[in-house]
Order: sequence, then structure tokens, then C-alpha cells
Amino acid sequence: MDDDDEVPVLIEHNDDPPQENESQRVPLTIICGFLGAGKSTLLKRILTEQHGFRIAVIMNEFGDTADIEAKTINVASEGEESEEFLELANGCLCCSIKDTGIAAIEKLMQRKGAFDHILLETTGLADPGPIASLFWHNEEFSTGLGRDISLDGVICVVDAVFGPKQMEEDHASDTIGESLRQIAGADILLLNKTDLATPESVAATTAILRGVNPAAPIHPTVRAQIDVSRLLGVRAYATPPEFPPKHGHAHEHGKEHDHEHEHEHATEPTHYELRGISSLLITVPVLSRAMLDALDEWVRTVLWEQRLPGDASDTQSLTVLRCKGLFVLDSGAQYVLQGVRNMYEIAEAGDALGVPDAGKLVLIGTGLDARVRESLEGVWV
Ligand SMILES: Nc1nc2c(ncn2[C@@H]2O[C@H](COP(=O)(O)OP(=O)(O)OP(=O)(O)O)[C@@H](O)[C@H]2O)c(=O)[nH]1
Repeated sequence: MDDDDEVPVLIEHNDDPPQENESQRVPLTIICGFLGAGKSTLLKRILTEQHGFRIAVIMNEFGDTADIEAKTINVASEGEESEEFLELANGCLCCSIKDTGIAAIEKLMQRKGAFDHILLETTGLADPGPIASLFWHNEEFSTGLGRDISLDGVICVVDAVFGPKQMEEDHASDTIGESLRQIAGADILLLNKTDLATPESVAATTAILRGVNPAAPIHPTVRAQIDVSRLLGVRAYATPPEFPPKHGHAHEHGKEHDHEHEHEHATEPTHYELRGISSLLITVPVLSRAMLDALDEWVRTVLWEQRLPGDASDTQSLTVLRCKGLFVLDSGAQYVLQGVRNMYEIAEAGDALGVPDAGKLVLIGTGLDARVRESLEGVWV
């Protein structure tokens, strides 16, 4: 697969408030994660606990492990077709699929009204980027699934014990490994199995995750125990991103501790590079309308042409997998940037979040070095 060959999709600026049908769309959350990190454990929780949400859970690539998973989750009975939907006691729906998931989602949508949220599990080593961009503003789907579904967010479950090693092994390849792509493409990171790792190692892994993806909150968990409302309904592609994100703290003895107010500003890196993947976190001053337009052009050139504006020679290794930003204009208006691969949009924020005195921009991809920062800062100096 070569995403670089994809034809960029133009997204018109939309300064209008969300359309009526936007709120009628069913939110979809993609869940990905490292092998054995605890995705099934999380799904089992969601399918069995009383949380008050009516969630349709679609398990991808159920085939090989159908029996084991079915027993674990205790939802599929003898002779159940793999594409049947099962209604569970807690109000959730469960569905398993073997293929890409689109057919199952179409089938699921025939039951629209029976659920409020869709959770789509991807295989252990799947890169969430392509599927996320499929559900995010895809023109082809505007008359199909895209009309009924909106992307709520991407959750990545990371193994606190083997995660660092899995990321290390990605080092072997020249390109970015799948585990780092998953972290890069996530809107929420669950650092699971923290009971099996030392506090020092949890802190070290957290620092790596924060470096690779400075925009995603990180929730340490034991057996994927977390309040479902932290994971669903986050509207990661529709609301202004929070900088720094609100991180959670580990759960102890089954109790939930809420210390989300404890941001760790001091340790927030502004540039990070790990085995081919890099991130930039940039403070953006209050902008004039002309500067915002120039910033838009800068983002377009980088995302679509993979080069810095004014630098025709630069073709090597500049890619953006994910970007998020919040910009403040001198008029007081706030604009939100959201981007997945070469798709992006800059739209006026529906509900301004307080009055931030500056904006922020996070870029995650490859080749994001000091030159990129300098070029970007040139937009507003
Ligand atoms: N000690 C401990 N074990 C856990 C935790 N979370 C999951 N496990 C166990 O780890 C094993 C793997 O968990 P799964 O939920 O199956 O992981 P997965 O990500 O679905 O695995 P794959 O689908 O194979 O990639 C299971 O035996 C779980 O019971 C945790 O926080 N602590």
C-alpha cells in the first residue's frame, strides 16, 4: 500500500455551524492496538458492563479467533453466523466480521436507532489511518455511509509491558512501523497492563507516547478499566483539541481516580523523533486573517505536495500522518485544524473554549525537524 500515491481530496472551508444532520450521524470509534495489549479485554468490558451506552461493537477479523473470543466475551452461541448481530443484556449490540468491515457497517446501519455509537475493532497490527480517513469527510461516502456515520475518535491500546519492545522492533524497518503509526493516528491512548510494569517503566513509556503523539490524552489502565465516557463521544474531529491534553491516572484496586487536572506542562516536548517518526508541537500566536490564509496554504503545501513552501528541492521524507491545531484570530474568532493524511480542514470553532491567548499546532509524521518549524513560524513573523 502506498498512501503517497493517493490523490488529495479537497475539502472546502466550512465556516457554517454544524449541519442539522451532523448531529444525527452515528459516531464511530476505531479501536486499534498492539498485539495482546488488551483490546479484547476492553471490548469485553464494554459488552458486559452496565454503562448506560447503547454501543454496537464490530470486531474485525474475527475469523481465526472467533471461538476463543466468543467464549471470552460470551455472546456468540452455537451455530451463530459470524455476521449476525447479537443484542446484549446491557443494551449493546455485538457483530463480528471477517472482511474490511464496510459491508458489516452497512448491514449494521439497517438497524439504525438500535444503538447510539459504533465501536470498530481493527486487527492488532492495523494502521488506523486509512480507515479513519475513510470515515472522515470522504466524498465517496457522502451519499453512503459517510452520511450516516461520523468519526468520533481513534483509540489505541498500548501494552505497558511489551509496548516499548514492540516500538523498538519497529526500528528494524526504514519506514515507520505499525505500532508507531497506531500511536501517531490515535486520539486517545490507553496504556494498559500497568499492573505488570514498574512505575518507572510506565513513566518512561508514557514519555515516549507523549513524544510521538503530543495531542492524545494517555490513560494508564489495568485490564482496560476506564470510564467508557472517556473513550466515546469525544468528538476528536469536531471539537477544538486541548493542549496539553488531559491525561488520566492509573486505576488502583478497581477504583477510578480522577486527576485529570494535573497537566504536566514542564515535560511536554516540543519536538520529538523516534525511529523515523517525528512530531512537532508549536505555539501559534494570535493571527490576522491574512496569516490564517497563509497558514492554510502552508498546511496545504506540506500535506499535498510533501514539501515546504518556497523549497522546491525538498521532496524527501516530509509526511504528515496526523495534524491538529487551534488558532486564535485578532478578531477573537477561533479556528480548528484537523488533518488525517493528506485530508485536512480548517473550520471556525463552533463553541470557543474560553479565550486562549495563543493557538497550538501539532504535526505528527516524518521529517518534521527544525527546518519545518522555522518555515511554519515564517508564516506569522
Ligand atoms: N495482568 C494483566 N493482564 C491483562 C491486562 N489486560 C489484559 N490482560 C490479559 O492479557 C491477555 C491479552 O489480552 P487481550 O485483551 O486478549 O489482548 P488483545 O489486544 O485483544 O490481543 P490480540 O487480539 O491477540 O492482539 C489476556 O490474557 C488478558 O486477560 C492487564 O491490564 N493486566
